[in-house]
Amino acid sequence: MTQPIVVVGAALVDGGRLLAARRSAPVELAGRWELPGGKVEPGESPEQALVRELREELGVTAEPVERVQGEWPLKPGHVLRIWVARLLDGAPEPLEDHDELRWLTLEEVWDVDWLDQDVAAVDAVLAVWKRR
Ligand SMILES: Nc1nc2c([nH]c(=O)n2[C@H]2C[C@H](O)[C@@H](COP(=O)(O)OP(=O)(O)OP(=O)(O)O)O2)c(=O)[nH]1
Repeated sequence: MTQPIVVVGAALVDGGRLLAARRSAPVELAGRWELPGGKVEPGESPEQALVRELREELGVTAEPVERVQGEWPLKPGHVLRIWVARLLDGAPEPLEDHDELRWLTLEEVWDVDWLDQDVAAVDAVLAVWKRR
């Protein structure tokens, strides 16, 4: 069986808030919210992919802190893995793939329309976030 393509997502937490990003494309995902990130490229570790994606998509320097245990199915052949990440430098801007960003407090986490496949993943992020 072929290995699934791993998509890494960042639970970027800063000042007690979690960053959510609204997708601008493709059309079937546009307008829905996700954790910023993207596909791991050949020869890259998931952590390296996460750092690269956050630089490309948001223009920030960040570091992975802790993996959120679990793996969530996306479209066929793709799975989502998540790391809690910490902002080291810069202020996130929606440079690529997104048209809006929101920093959500714990109470606000469900105020945005997460992608269906992200709901269980965000639940797992919340469990880690509350414990940290
Ligand atoms: N980054 C990210 N992608 C997600 C999430 N949930 C979800 O279904 N996806 C999907 C959307 C895309 O089909 C795929 C990730 O691809 P992408 O387009 O963000 O990644 P990429 O920048 O590496 O892609 P590419 O344009 O280079 O092909 O996973 C999520 O929480 N974060």
